[in-house]
Amino acid sequence: MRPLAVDIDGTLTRTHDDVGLDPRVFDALRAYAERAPVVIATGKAFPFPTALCRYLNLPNRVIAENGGVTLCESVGITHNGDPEAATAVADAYRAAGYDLGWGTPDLANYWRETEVAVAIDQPLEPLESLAAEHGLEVVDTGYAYHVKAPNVDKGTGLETMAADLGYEPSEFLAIGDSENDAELFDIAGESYAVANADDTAKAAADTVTEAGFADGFLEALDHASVDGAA
Ligand SMILES: O=C(O)COP(=O)(O)O
Ligand SMILES: [Mg+2]
Repeated sequence: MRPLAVDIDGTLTRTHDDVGLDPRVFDALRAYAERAPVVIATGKAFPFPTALCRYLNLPNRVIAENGGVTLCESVGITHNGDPEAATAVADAYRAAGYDLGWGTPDLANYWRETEVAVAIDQPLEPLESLAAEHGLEVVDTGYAYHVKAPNVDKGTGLETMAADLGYEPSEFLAIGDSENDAELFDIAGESYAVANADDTAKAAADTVTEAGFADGFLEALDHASVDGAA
């Protein structure tokens, strides 16, 4: 049975507009974790996946902020990326008359430590130019634009997590939906994009499921338990 690295938004959730978790994923993740390690790998800030682990009663094995923050047993918390540059981009974006787009309070960024998230209804082009000026890139997850360091991603996060858990990244099963999952798919041994995934994620994945969202996640688990390592 392969250890699992799983995305949250678009993968464990119900629909694009209903970002609540599908209740079936709770039992599925708990059952999986009894047989192999489960890593939550997300673009969300650190408290979101950590709380998910807490309420699933799973060990804290977390890749947050697209690899910007990881939490595992022996290494503890790591921070990767260029938070100063990300803050400078956010300041310059605001100074140019734009807004991060989350309203008040901005809970998308309140706990964010290494990158900045901008709502996807905000203008992308000025954000991309400012990010490039500061040596950063913008990743579109379908839920937010993430301004992040180009050399930090869920794949580098998985390297940290795998080493901690005593696995190779290539032993992992990865399931996700967006371009922020592409590097994770590249480094994992077996990867599934759910049917609602964007083109980048679909191209990077070994397999695209028939079903979307949580149905696709459950389909991937079924498929992997047949085809994956015993
Ligand atoms: O919320 C986002 O932008 C992305 O989150 P995800 O990586 O869990 O899909
Ligand atoms: Mg996602």
